[in-house]
Amino acid sequence: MSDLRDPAPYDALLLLSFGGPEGPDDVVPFLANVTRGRGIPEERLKEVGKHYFLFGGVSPINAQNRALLDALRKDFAEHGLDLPLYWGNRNWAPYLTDTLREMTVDGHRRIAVLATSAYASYSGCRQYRENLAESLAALEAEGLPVPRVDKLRHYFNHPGFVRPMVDGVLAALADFPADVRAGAHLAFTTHSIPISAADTSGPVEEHGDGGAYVAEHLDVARLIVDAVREETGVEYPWQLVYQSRSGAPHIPWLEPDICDHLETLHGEGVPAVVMVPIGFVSDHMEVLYDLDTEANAKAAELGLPVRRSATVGADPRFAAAVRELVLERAATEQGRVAQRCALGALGPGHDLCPVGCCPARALKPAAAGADSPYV
Ligand SMILES: CC1=C(CCC(=O)O)c2cc3nc(cc4[nH]c(cc5[nH]c(cc1n2)c(C)c5CCC(=O)O)c(CCC(=O)O)c4C)C(CCC(=O)O)=C3C
Ligand SMILES: [Fe+2]
Repeated sequence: MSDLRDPAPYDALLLLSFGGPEGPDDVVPFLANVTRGRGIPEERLKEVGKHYFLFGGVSPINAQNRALLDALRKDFAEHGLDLPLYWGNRNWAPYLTDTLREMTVDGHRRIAVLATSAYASYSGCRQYRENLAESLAALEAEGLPVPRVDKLRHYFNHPGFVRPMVDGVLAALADFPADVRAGAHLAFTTHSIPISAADTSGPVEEHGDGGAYVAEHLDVARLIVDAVREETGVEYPWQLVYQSRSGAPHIPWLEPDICDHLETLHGEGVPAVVMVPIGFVSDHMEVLYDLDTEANAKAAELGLPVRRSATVGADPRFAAAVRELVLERAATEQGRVAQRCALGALGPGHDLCPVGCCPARALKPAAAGADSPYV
């Protein structure tokens, strides 16, 4: 009988993130890495570069990941979970391939992977799996042993992800004067993606228009609205809206945009809005620029009071959720029945992405799924 804190078969945990620039000289090479072969218009890149330069060329994402690593180390130590932690990024140093090489050289062969993306979709899931496969292929080409990597399931509906956001919304609401607060709306925001990518982000028969991507965000929004009602006795009106659109204008992406939504609400006489960035695990540049800078300026122009609620970041409840996800998956791999914690209507998601899940335009090998070339 194995210990409930036994992470076997896993011998390490990899925090896999997007990566971001750490200074002005990093910005253009970072954007070149992100957009390699992705057909993002030149004007959009110049525009996005400006967002980074406004903050000294520093993305907030790396500091957020360092803080999360600290929170994870603390939580694991407190709970007697002995599992080495590593960090690698898809688009900036520390690069995923370098980290996986280091892990392999350190003797790790069975690696659990936590991606800093909570929802389904090509951009939020398969693209991470493709990058894992690319890095494993690089190790193989170097003659190194190829470790097995298992991506932990999506955690958008895990209480350790949802509850910190509920507290954030309560704090943002409390920041309005009572008379203004009474009529406030909640605007849940996430990254816009092409509608075609949303529709194929999970089995369409299961989720309808917008696919798993939209269904999962709606589930989280409802959970937060319900929890806020339980706490305050008020059911605040709400809507799921989008931000950070890129790509060619003739290709349809998910709408409405947060700024257009603020204008609509203002036109309807809504006195205040809390922007709730449920699509982002921590304070990414999309949160600092697209919400705190751009949407705030829009609201100021309209004379509409707005607040932005906190992202989950390094909240200790999220760190605990990560521990639970590792131990849950370890138990499953050990052949035991695992408790798979999830709130809302959708329930816990799959451990292994099914064949053809959240497809890319061009077929590339992707690790950690039923169609992985590496087992
Ligand atoms: C769903 C989603 C997430 C959430 C899930 C997750 O977190 O993974 C996310 C996260 C992020 N996206 C980020 C940055 C960028 N994303 C871009 C482009 C794109 N993102 C897309 C989607 C997503 N993106 C899509 C459909 C595109 C267009 C084409 C493509 O490439 O598929 C571009 C190119 C320029 C532009 O178009 O804006 C940049 C610079 C950063 C780092 C921010 C920082 O520095 O803090 C983070 C965390
Ligand atoms: Fe993105």
